[in-house]
This record gives sequence, structure tokens and C-alpha cells, in this order.
Amino acid sequence: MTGITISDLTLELGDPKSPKRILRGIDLEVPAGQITGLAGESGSGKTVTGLTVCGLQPAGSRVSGRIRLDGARRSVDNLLELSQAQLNRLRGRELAMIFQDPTASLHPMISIGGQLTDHVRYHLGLGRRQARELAVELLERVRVPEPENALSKYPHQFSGGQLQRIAIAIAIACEPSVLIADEPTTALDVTVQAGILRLLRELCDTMDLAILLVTHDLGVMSAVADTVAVMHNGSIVEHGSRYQVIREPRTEYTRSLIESLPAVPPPPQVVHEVAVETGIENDEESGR
Ligand SMILES: Nc1ncnc2c1ncn2[C@@H]1O[C@H](COP(=O)(O)OP(=O)(O)OP(=O)(O)O)[C@@H](O)[C@H]1O
Repeated sequence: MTGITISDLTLELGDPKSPKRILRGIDLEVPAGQITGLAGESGSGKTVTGLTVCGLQPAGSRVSGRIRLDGARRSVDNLLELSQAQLNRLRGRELAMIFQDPTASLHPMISIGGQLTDHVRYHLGLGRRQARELAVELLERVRVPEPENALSKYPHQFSGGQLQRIAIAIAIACEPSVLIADEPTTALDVTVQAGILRLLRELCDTMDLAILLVTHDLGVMSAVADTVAVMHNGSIVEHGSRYQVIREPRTEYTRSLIESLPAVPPPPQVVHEVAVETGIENDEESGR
């Protein structure tokens, strides 16, 4: 299987004599070509799980277990054993991450073109012209309107949804095997959310990406995730197909999580339906 296999992942913080146990032996497969949802209430450990896969766990963490990467180009038996320098080489190439706030990964004073071309020149060793061509291609791929013009603009000149598309363009630039998406649509309007979710689905299918989608929003899960893992207090309490987890939850905790939602839309066609209803193709206004 290509993708990520997490086995018995534990993470502790604080005084070793009375540690705060953040992750308590997580087992999770994130296969290529699938969106694996990681759900759970605030503080359950979803974000820390995603960060640990990328080697970005909180400073002072004590981590044990195994995170195996089977990438298209590279496999690593246990990411936890890599040095920071080795992880740096892997991040951006094999492992990519997008966050709730896309501005967190974009520099406010550097044009979008500058940021995209710097990224691909550094990781892929491309020349200036090739890097620019790839930057345009990437912006087209994530459907940022007028990609040539977009290159000379700065982050503040784009809407939130477009910035998330640009962050996704940077994330996929080196054709990674794994994408960790942490609450990528939480800050966006519902119709804009649908467009981003549809884009993630499309990239997952066309690039055979293994996507770990971290979100507290089971509505988002029901729209795109192939399987859903539910976290509670640092453990995965249930993992199954999105239909099974959302419609026929096996644990009391998942049931209560679902009951606390206003309404869960029917799983299979949500993204498609929203797209058709609103006629979203480029679902955001262009720029400001
Ligand atoms: N840098 C840190 N230092 C200390 N504790 C931390 C740090 N980062 C996370 N934690 C703790 O780890 C636990 C899990 O946090 P995490 O952010 O993974 O939860 P989450 O499920 O993603 O919740 P949310 O949806 O609110 O982000 C929480 O108790 C949190 O307080």
C-alpha cells in the first residue's frame, strides 16, 4: 500500500513524572487515492496527529511508535527516526500540509509568483522560466482565475477561498504522496467550502494522493471522506467507511458526536449537489 501507516503512535508532553498524554497509541492507515477523515471534539489530538506525521509536533514532545511512509518515489520505515534535516527534505516533496488559515503558510510581502517559483526552484531545482511556467500550470490546476496576472499579486489581494487554493497549489507543486489538510475549509463560507472540498477530491483522485483530512466538522467529512476515524482523548475510538461511521456509528462516543450536530447532510453526493445548485466552477469572486 502506498500512503502512510501509523502504528501505536504515542505522544506525551510536560513533566515525565506526571506527563500529559496527548496521543495514546494511535493506529491509522492513510492510503493513496483516498481521503481519510480524522474527526473528534476540540482537544482530542487531531491536529497533533497531523503535525507529528510531518515531524512538526510541539517542542519537548516525547513520541514513540511508528509512522511508515510508502511514497511514490521514496519509502521511509519510520518517519519518527529521521533527523530534522532529513525531514526538511521530505516536507514539501513527499509530505505536504495545508492549514485552516492559508496566510499562515504564505508570506505577506512576497508576490504569489515569487512564493510559488521559489518553492519549485528550491525543491525541484528548476530554472527561472521553467519555474514560472510550472507556477502558471499549478494555479490553473487549482482554478485560480487569470493565473498569469495572479503571479504578480500579493496575498492580501485574494479572497480566503482563493488563498486556500494558492496554498494547495504550493502544497502539490512537487507532487507529494501525502497531504495533511488541517481544517482547510473551517474559515470559509459554505459554497466556497464546497469548491475547496471538490478540489481536494479531484487532486486525491488524479494524483493518487493520500489525504489526511483533519476536521471537527462531520458535515465536511460526510461530503468527501472515504473513511472516517473518530478521535477521543488521544485515541481512535472508531474507524470505518464514512457511511458506516456517520449512519451506523458503533461507539457511544461517535453517536453523541453526531447527535450534537445540527444536521448531517446525506453522504454520497453532497459536494456534487452543492456545486450544481450554486453553479460553482470558480466559486469565488476574482480577487478583491
Ligand atoms: N504546543 C503544545 N503544548 C502543549 N500542549 C499542546 C500543544 N499543542 C497541543 N497541545 C494539547 O494537545 C491536546 C490535543 O490538541 P490538538 O490541537 O491536537 O486537538 P484537536 O483535536 O486538533 O482540537 P482542535 O480542533 O481544537 O484543534 C490538547 O489538550 C492541547 O491542549
